[in-house]
Amino acid sequence: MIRARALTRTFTMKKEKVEAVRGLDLDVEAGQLVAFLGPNGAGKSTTLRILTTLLPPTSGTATVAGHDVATDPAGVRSRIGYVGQRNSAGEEFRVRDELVTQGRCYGLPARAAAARADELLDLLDLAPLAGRTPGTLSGGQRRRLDLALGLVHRPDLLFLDEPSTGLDPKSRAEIWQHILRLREAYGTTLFLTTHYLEEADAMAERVVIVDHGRVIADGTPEQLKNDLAGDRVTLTTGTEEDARRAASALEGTAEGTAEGTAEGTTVRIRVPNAPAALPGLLRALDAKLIEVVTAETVRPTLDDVFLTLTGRSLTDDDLPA
Ligand SMILES: Nc1ncnc2c1ncn2[C@@H]1O[C@H](COP(=O)(O)OP(=O)(O)OP(=O)(O)O)[C@@H](O)[C@H]1O
Repeated sequence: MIRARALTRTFTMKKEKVEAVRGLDLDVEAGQLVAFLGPNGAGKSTTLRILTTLLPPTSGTATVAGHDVATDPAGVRSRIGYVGQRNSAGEEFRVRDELVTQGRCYGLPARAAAARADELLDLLDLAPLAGRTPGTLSGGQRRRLDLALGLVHRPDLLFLDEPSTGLDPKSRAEIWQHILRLREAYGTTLFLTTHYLEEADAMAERVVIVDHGRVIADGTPEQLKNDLAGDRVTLTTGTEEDARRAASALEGTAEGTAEGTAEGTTVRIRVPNAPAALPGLLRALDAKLIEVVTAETVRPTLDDVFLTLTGRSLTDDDLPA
């Protein structure tokens, strides 16, 4: 559904070159739900803008829904939907009329446009709001209207730029329910950016992480966490001396790794499978007469994955408002 090769986009600002996207390769199969993650300035929006034909690449190629973004942008646009960060609805028309007008813009006959509007109002739980104007809707309701507007022409692929940003937790959960529901109803391929790592972890079946304009990790959230971050065991000991001894005793052992660190009376160790490793770790420390007071196993997050790959935290960046 998406195939990009060596995609590059350079901006020149006051004679200074910014390489926003540098040789990005990407393949997305039909029906996938892909979260595109990365810190501020990593090149996510630029990539999205190239794939949705809003911006030409400096070099490289991309085919989206079978059409080349450079030579057949109209073909791409006929097969995709794009829900950006800004509201797409105007203020004058009522919700249902907005949807019907959008359908007419895509060339649907009047009756088909009305039927499609009603179908989307039902799917996105907007039917009770059909007679309201967009300005009177809440943030979450408005975001659902944006989704509906992006779906009017039955796109095979929907691009969503930060679909849940700026919403309260309840509306964020609701918008995700609707995203999953529309996927179930239409089998739409979904490619979205988000700053909420827990959402990507829980909802996306595939996560693509970009940094400095390149893909640095690509896989299911579980694969990335298992392969690139590993579990963590956190132990506390009775004394700081014991913590230091524990960290060095576990370093390089079968259960622990060289990353064992002691801070105060806390010892942190990375291991591939923490619940299975814990009994062995405790036995090893017991044999050295090191008293462990508490023991906790922690599954890694996608932020741990990014930290392992880059030494930086994705959450160091300010979340957008
Ligand atoms: N029109 C432009 N002119 C000049 N530089 C640009 C332009 N658009 C983007 N950039 C630069 O390209 C780089 C990548 O920007 P981009 O918006 O793609 O990142 P992003 O990953 O979407 O970031 P964010 O998470 O903050 O939205 C940044 O350094 C940005 O300043």
